[in-house]
Amino acid sequence: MILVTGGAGYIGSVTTLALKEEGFEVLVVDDFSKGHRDLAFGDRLEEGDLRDPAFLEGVFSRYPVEGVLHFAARSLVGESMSDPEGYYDVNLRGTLNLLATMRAHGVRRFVLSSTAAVYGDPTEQPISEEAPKVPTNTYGETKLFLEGALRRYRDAYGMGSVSLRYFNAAGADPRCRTGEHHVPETHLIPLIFDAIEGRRKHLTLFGEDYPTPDGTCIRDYVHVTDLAQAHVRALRRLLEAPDRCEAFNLGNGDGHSVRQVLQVAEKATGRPVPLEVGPRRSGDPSRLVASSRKAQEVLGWVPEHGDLEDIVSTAWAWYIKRFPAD
Ligand SMILES: NC(=O)c1ccc[n+]([C@@H]2O[C@H](COP(=O)([O-])OP(=O)(O)OC[C@H]3O[C@@H](n4cnc5c(N)ncnc54)[C@H](O)[C@@H]3O)[C@@H](O)[C@H]2O)c1
Ligand SMILES: O=c1ccn([C@@H]2O[C@H](COP(=O)(O)OP(=O)(O)O[C@H]3O[C@H](CO)[C@H](O)[C@H](O)[C@H]3O)[C@@H](O)[C@H]2O)c(=O)[nH]1
Repeated sequence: MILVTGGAGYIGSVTTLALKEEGFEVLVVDDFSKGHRDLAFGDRLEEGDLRDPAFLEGVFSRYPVEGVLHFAARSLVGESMSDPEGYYDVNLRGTLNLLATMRAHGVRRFVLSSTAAVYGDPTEQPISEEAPKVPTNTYGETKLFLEGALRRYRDAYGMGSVSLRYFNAAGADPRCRTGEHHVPETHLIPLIFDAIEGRRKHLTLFGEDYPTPDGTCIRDYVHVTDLAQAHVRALRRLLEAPDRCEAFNLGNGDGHSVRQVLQVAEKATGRPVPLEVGPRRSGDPSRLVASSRKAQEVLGWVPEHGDLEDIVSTAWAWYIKRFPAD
């Protein structure tokens, strides 16, 4: 049985479906602080908080867990600067509890949701795994700490792990069973849809004076279904050889500017996006594009939904299903 923490959230719910399609039995653990009950697709569900060691002990005593995919975290960059303690509490204390319970029960396979935020504002593009890691916010620092902790856990206790550094997760399950539903929403593509649907007055474009061809920030949008497939591959690799400790970037290797995303969204929806150009959002690097060569070579991972139109149109289909017009 595979334990998926945060399995009622965005990327965790898509990955749960992928694992089940591959024949794995899935146990979802979620405290529903951010997740949604109707998006928890595991064969079994345990509601609880990773910060509670007694809860975790009960879960690992009751289920034959072979490996853990760990999505549960707090992950809002701005909030991580105003409430660092909350981020240390969930991302560090919660994860260390989880690792301690795994150790106590001899579970030695762990996949961490890491992030491009571990690189901070990198000078090299596309970004390889070897690029300097200088996070510029508490959120990125917590994930970088956990990656380092996993190296120590491998050396000291034989815990095997894969850290997957996602760039901009986007899109939805092509069958529309799940997708992005963050509260509050801070990500570009669902915010564009909110503006199109009149749920907010306009989309604020955060700065058009960046050193990029059209002046807006460039990101590497990667389809959530492709991320889910990378998790299945990482898990299989650990099932074959549990003593590894590795990290992989996950992106398409293509950068798209905010203006380009807006254009694709207008085409996919057939609707104009009410827009206001605002100042830069503090802490936004001008360009984040992944080199995922290592994931391709080692995991055999090739994104199948890399096309931005595919990403945006699956996100739109999910959005209109999840949030029908009033
Ligand atoms: N969304 C992105 O673009 C992105 C990019 C890079 C990395 N990540 C990482 O991927 C992971 C998943 O992101 P997401 O966008 O699906 O987030 P999400 O908020 O949709 O899902 C997180 C889930 O974890 C649960 N959770 C949070 N704290 C918990 C706790 N203490 N105990 C039990 N459950 C708890 C929430 O209820 C939620 O269901 C996170 O670790 C995030 O840092 C996301
Ligand atoms: O209302 C908005 C929202 C976003 N943007 C722009 O759109 C781009 C994408 O922004 P997102 O907030 O969707 O994504 P980020 O690149 O800021 O964040 C991603 O990378 C972060 C780390 O760098 C975290 O991992 C986060 O979860 C992940 O989605 C950025 O250039 C941002 O400035 C706008 O112009 N207006």
